[in-house]
Amino acid sequence: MSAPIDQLTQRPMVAFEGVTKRFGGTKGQPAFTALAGIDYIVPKGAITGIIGRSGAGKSTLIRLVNGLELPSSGKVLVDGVDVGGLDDAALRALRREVGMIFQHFNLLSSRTVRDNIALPLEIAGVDRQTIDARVKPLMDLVGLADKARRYPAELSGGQKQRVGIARALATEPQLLLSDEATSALDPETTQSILELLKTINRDLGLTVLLITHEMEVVKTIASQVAVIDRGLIVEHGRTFDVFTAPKHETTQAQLSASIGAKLPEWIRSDLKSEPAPGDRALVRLVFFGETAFQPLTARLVAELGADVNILAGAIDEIAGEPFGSLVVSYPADPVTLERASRFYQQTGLAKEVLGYGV
Ligand SMILES: Nc1ncnc2c1ncn2[C@@H]1O[C@H](COP(=O)(O)OP(=O)(O)OP(=O)(O)O)[C@@H](O)[C@H]1O
Repeated sequence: MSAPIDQLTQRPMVAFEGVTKRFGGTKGQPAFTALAGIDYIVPKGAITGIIGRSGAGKSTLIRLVNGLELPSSGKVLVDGVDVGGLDDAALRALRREVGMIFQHFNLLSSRTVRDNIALPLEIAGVDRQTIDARVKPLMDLVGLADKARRYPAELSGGQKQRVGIARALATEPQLLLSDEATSALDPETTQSILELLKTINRDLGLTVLLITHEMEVVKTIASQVAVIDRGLIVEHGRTFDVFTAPKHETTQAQLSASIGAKLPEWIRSDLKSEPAPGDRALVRLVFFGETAFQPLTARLVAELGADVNILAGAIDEIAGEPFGSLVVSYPADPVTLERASRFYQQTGLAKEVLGYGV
């Protein structure tokens, strides 16, 4: 899939150009294709989320950005620089421009908070005075000014991740990579870390690229999203657009459980992908922008001339934009389905067929 026009007109922070990554293939073992041809642009200044199931290739993709992995073919450009073409010194310089935070924080247990944050600067050979001047505001930024002399074992998970974030920012990078950074945290702590990432993105103008299997994370902070499935990007765009009208079945499967109106499990588990005689269609309708202000549900009922049941509804928010979501059911006979399809076309109402059942 090639990048859409709107992405190409934005300044790219990272550009994946025909990137494949194969593992193995030695000693008679077949090679495993983890990335099967990625063309994707991560825009500068935005928070971009990459979502996908376990094993889809998320970690491999993000590790290509700071040269922890190299592509088997294709190119990864960071701010226009081809990562694959760098020598060791240039790679070290790139890694100062690209900070990274991890699910399990990766702090050094023998170093204090202050010294963990200072580490990348020590490695870069920065003098002690400059280090002190850099570390102090970072501890303030992440809310750990009073924990400078504490050790990681004395911190909560959220505080450890705050140290991880400050350490990643120490070299004043342009890009922050986040590898499941909130996956080990409880929901409340997750929210506070996401708030911090939002602040950093807004106030420092830092581009953030995060990978996660948590839809909530992307929904809360990412303005752009790409969905990866079996090594390919199968859908991408503005998070609001992708999440309110997911087109690919992987996106739909991942989202329907977590976004907008949720269906009770007993309904969900009985849904079929094709209607049988007497079945009803279960459809999620999404209201936003113009459609939010029109009495479309009443018109749908009138248009179908059939009984329409409302099964679930919710008001939700994606990357700060509100939308409403309603799950309805109606008979899945050909005449009603045809009328419904015409109605959706005429009104532009976003819908997702969840399945069929009784
Ligand atoms: N060094 C490696 N050698 C062989 N296979 C690998 C290697 N790294 C990753 N893979 C394989 O590539 C595929 C993609 O892995 P990757 O870690 O990128 O997925 P992921 O989407 O991040 O999954 P998860 O969410 O479970 O971390 C997996 O099938 C994995 O087993």
